[in-house]
Amino acid sequence: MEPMEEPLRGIGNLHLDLSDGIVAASESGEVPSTPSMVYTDVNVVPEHDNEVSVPAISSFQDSIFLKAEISALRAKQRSLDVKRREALDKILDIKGSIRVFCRIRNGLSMDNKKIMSPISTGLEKITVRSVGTRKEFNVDKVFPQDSTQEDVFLEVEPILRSALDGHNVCILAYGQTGTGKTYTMEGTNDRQGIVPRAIEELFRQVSKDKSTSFSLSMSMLEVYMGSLGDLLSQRHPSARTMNSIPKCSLSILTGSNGTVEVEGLTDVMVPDLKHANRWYARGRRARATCWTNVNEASSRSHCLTRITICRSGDKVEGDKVVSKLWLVDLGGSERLLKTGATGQTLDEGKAINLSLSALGDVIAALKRKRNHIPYRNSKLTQILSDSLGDGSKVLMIVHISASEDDVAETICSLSFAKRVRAIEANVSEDAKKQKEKSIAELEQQIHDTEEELHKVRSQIERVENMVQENNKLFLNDDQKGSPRSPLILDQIEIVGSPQTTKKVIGKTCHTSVPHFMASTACSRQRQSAAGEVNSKLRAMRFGNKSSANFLGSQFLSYSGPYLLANSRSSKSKQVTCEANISKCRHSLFSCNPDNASQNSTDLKPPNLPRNKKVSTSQPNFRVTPHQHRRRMSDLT
Ligand SMILES: Nc1ncnc2c1ncn2[C@@H]1O[C@H](COP(=O)(O)OP(=O)(O)OP(=O)(O)O)[C@@H](O)[C@H]1O
Repeated sequence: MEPMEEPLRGIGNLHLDLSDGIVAASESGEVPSTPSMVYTDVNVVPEHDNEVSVPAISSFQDSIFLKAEISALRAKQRSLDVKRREALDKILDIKGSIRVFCRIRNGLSMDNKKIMSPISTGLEKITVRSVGTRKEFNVDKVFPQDSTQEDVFLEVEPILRSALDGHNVCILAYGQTGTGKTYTMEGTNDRQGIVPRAIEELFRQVSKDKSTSFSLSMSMLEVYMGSLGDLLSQRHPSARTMNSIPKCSLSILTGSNGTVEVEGLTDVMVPDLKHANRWYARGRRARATCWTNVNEASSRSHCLTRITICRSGDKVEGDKVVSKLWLVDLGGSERLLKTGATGQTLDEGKAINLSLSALGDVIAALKRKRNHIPYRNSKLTQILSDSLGDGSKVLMIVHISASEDDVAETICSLSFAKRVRAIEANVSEDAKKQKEKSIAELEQQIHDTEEELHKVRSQIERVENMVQENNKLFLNDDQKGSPRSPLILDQIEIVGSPQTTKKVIGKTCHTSVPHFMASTACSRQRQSAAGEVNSKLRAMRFGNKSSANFLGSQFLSYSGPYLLANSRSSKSKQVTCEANISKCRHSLFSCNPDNASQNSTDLKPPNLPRNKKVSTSQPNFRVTPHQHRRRMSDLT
């Protein structure tokens, strides 16, 4: 017998079993309360219910399309990023992986008198006149006396991007005591140096790139008289006197693949710029300084700031990449006689000079591609060994004084620079021009790619906002505050290209229902009967948009894209579907304010056993979904 042809005597307490996506009703023999729940046949979805949910479906579809759009934009972003990285790598390769800049301290002597300078500069050339001789030195870039901190940082910036791209990077400030190494690296409060600017820039870049997740950590250490001190350790004496030199408690470990780690070195996670700045300020305070005749706040040690960048690519890129950015303020090279150093200060000066000489040997050996690189000659070179060699980018900023008094030290420092960049020194003019041309082209390519990247990022942001808006709309379309809409939307994951997704969407949202739900001749007859019943009951409905209708009938097709996109086996489909339905079953009662207000006498809280049979005066309503399906097949 057809269930819907019998006059409906009434549906009382509504009990649902959604375990198979079928909404049924029960009765207590009293007032009909939820007529929209009476569909015993999943094929019977009266027209008005479809109409009711059209805005919801549209919002839903929009969301899927928008997510597909985001997916495509992210793919584009990744390919642009790869293009940018490749161009940057090429530039750095052409320029050389070890580069030397020279910064000249402004023309003030220690007693602040203007002096005649023995130095004249070109863009990449420095000429030093001394006792009737004239010496020329080539570097990659000269920063004359009037250069600002910004000028210096602009040239340093590209190498930071290399660190974010996964290369180990080392930026070292070298030079005679008092020539401005600490000024260049740390700067002052109003003229920040490379380190604080680099930290800021890293966080800026990281926040721009939403398709990749970065985590940054920071360490600071000093190499003092051949010993290592942890500047971020709680135990480090921040106000140290000459007699309280910290004992070396750190040792250097080298892994089989050449990676270096300092055992026991404090490494703090820095989730944001504020944390990073706080830790950096703390490390700075701890750095050893004492008085010398030359510089009132002379650094008696090498200060190394390490930012470890952990880049985990998105689903496409896969593995994590860890890179290190070393920002090193080297101790001042000095002629010990001139500084008048004695005792402890003399020893400190000797230690600094020895390690600087070891650093020069290492870089020179790397430049000449020697088989043996003498990393082990000093603690400084041991620590930096995995960030100076193959695949790393090294930038040394040699600081010199413009003062006549310092000319001997200036020549020493520039000779060091010459040794470090020796191989690059004898390049023909033609080759130089060709290099410059290639660099200019690549820089233009990077510029264009970055502009495009910027556009893509803002497009992604816009579409993401639209998705959010759409989610809200979707919620409002159905029932404000219902938790199930976001539940359903969140399950949609665009796995393939937009084309693939459209296919999936087409299959599930527009045209098809699951095969077992396809209508038959009998079910179409029953549908018209159900339509009649429903129109009779419409008056008694407790809202225009029945969540039960939506959930019981349309939910299955809504879960379709998710199932199709993510589940390969029918078993997993079933599990997902059941899980969703059980959530919906809960939301159906607990979150439908209309239900609660209009049917408070009839509707009971949904403490239902999962397969509880529904009961109505209609024998046909007393079926579990399982029985119901069997009956359907009997009829067709
Ligand atoms: N380009 C510059 N413009 C203005 N002031 C500078 C500049 N370079 C250095 N100074 C100032 O000169 C003084 C010495 O500089 P700084 O301490 O940076 O030298 P240093 O090379 O680090 O010396 P040391 O090796 O002894 O630590 C500081 O007061 C610093 O502010």
